[in-house]
Amino acid sequence: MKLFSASQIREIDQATIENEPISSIDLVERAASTCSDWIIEAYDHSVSFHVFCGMGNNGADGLAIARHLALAGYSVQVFAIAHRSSGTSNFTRNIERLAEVKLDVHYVNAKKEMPEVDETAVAIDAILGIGLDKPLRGILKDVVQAIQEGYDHVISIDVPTGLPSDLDSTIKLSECVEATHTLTFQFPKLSFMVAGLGEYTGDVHVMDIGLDEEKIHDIDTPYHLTTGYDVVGIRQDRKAFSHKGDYGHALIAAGHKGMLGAAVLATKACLRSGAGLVTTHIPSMGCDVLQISAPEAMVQLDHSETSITSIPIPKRITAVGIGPGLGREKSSFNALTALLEDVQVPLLIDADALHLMSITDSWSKLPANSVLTPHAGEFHTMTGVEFGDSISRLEAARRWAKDHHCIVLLKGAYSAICDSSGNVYFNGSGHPAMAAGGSGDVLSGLITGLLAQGIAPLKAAILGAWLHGRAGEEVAIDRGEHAVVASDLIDYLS
Ligand SMILES: NC(=O)C1=CN([C@@H]2O[C@H](COP(=O)(O)OP(=O)(O)OC[C@H]3O[C@@H](n4cnc5c(N)ncnc54)[C@H](O)[C@@H]3O)[C@@H](O)[C@H]2O)[C@@H](O)CC1
Ligand SMILES: [K+]
Repeated sequence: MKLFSASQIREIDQATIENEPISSIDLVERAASTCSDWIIEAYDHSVSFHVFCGMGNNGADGLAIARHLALAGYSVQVFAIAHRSSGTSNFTRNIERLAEVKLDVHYVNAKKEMPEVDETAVAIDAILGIGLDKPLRGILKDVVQAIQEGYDHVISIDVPTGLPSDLDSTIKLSECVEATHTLTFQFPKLSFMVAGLGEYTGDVHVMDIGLDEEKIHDIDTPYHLTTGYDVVGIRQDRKAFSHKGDYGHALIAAGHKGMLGAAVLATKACLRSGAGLVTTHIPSMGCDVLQISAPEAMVQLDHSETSITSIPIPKRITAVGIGPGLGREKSSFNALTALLEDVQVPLLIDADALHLMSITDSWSKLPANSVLTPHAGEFHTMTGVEFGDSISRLEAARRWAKDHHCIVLLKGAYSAICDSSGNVYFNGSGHPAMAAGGSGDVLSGLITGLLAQGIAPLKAAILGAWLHGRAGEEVAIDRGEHAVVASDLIDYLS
C-alpha cells in the first residue's frame, strides 16, 4: 500500500471530487458514515459520546458522525472549538444539519466550558486532521489538555489532534491527543510509522472512503506499507515433483561461547522459511547443542572451540547469513572480511557482524544488494544517528541504503526496509510481544532462508519481516503478550 504526505492526500481528495464526481460535502458524508458504522459496531448504547469538532473539514466529519450516532439512538453531545472566526462551508452545512436530529452545538471558547465527564463518556476527537499547520496554542491547547485529563477513551478521526501527518513536518510536537483508536481515511499517515509520533494513535483502523484509484496509482511516493495483499506470490507454491535441491541451500554463520542460542534460533527459523537445506557454521563447542535442537540442519564446525575464526563456503550454497551471536573478537572479524571477499551469493548481515564492520569501517567491502538488519542501537553504531530521533534515523537509513547499494531493514515497530532507490517499505505486521532477545536472530535466519530460495533481496526482506510480524501477532494472542519468547515465533512461522 502506498503512503502519502498530507499535500498528496489533498490532491487525491481533489481528484476524487473532480473525477468521480462527488461534491466535497458528500465526500465528508461518506467519510463520516464509514466512521459512524465502525463506531456503532464497536460500542453499545451504554456509552455516551462527546464529539469535539474543529472548524475545518475534520470538524465537519465530526459533526456528521455526531448526527449519525444520534440517529442510531446514542446519547451524543457536540462541542465546537472556536479556534477561528468562521468554519469551512462543510463545517457550516453540517452544523445546520444537526437540527435534523435535534442536536445543539456547544461552542467552547475557554477550558471552563468543557463538559463534565462521567465514566460512560467516550470522546470523539474531530478537532484537527491533516490540516494542522502550527503547534496548538490557546483554546486548542487547553481543549486537548482537558481531553487528555478527562477521558480514558478517545476516538480520533483521521489523525489525533496535534499530531503532524508528515515526516518532514516543521511543526514541533507539543500538545497532542493520545487516542485509544484512530479511524484514519484511506491511508495511514506517514507519522504513524515512526517512534515518538506513532504512539499517539492507539489502534489504527483504515477507513476506505473510495478515493480515486487512478490518482492513487499515478502519484509517486517513496513510502509504502506492507499488507498481506502485497506479499502474495513472493514465495512460490511448492511443485509436486520438486525435491530439496529446488529450494536452495542456506549457510548461517553464527554463535560464540555463551551465545550459541542465537545460532540455534537463526537456524531453526531458516529451516522454517522453506529453504531446502540449511548448514550452520558454529564454534566447535556448539556441535551437540545445534544437532540436538535443530536435527534437520547440517553443522559445519569451526577450528576454534569458542568462536568463529574462518568460514569456508560449502559448494552449492545459495545464500549466506552472518552475525547472530557472532561475538566481537578480532578472529571473527577476519573470518567476516574473508567471507565478504569470497561470497558470490546473496548475503545477510546482522547483529555482531554489523558491529564489527562498523568499528573497523569496512563498509566499502560490502557486496551490492546485501541485506543489513540493524536495530536502533546497531544502526547508531553504523551511522552515529541518535537513538531518540526516529525521523533522522529513517532518513539516514534511506541514505545509507542508497550510498551502499544495499537493503537496510531497520528493526522496530513498523520496521522500515530501505532500498537503494530511496524507497521505504514499512512492515505492517508485528506486536510489542516481539520486543525480546532472540527475535532478531529469528528474523535473520528467516530472511537468509528466503534469499536461499532465490527470492530477490528486497522482496526477501519485505516477506521475511511480514511473516515474522504475523508470527508475533498470532503467538501474542495464543500465549499472552508478556509470555512470548523468540522460540515461540519460530513455531508460529508459516
Ligand atoms: N478534503 C476532503 O474532501 C476530505 C477531507 N476530510 C477531512 O478533512 C480533514 C482536513 O480538513 P482541513 O483541510 O479543513 O483541515 P483540518 O480540519 O485538519 O484543520 C482545519 C484548519 O484549522 C487550521 N489550523 C490548523 N492547525 C491549527 C492550529 N494549530 N491552530 C489553529 N488553527 C489551526 C487550519 O487553517 C486548517 O485548515 C482531514 O483530516 C479529514 O478529516 C475527509 O472528510 C475526507 C474528505
Ligand atoms: K482529529
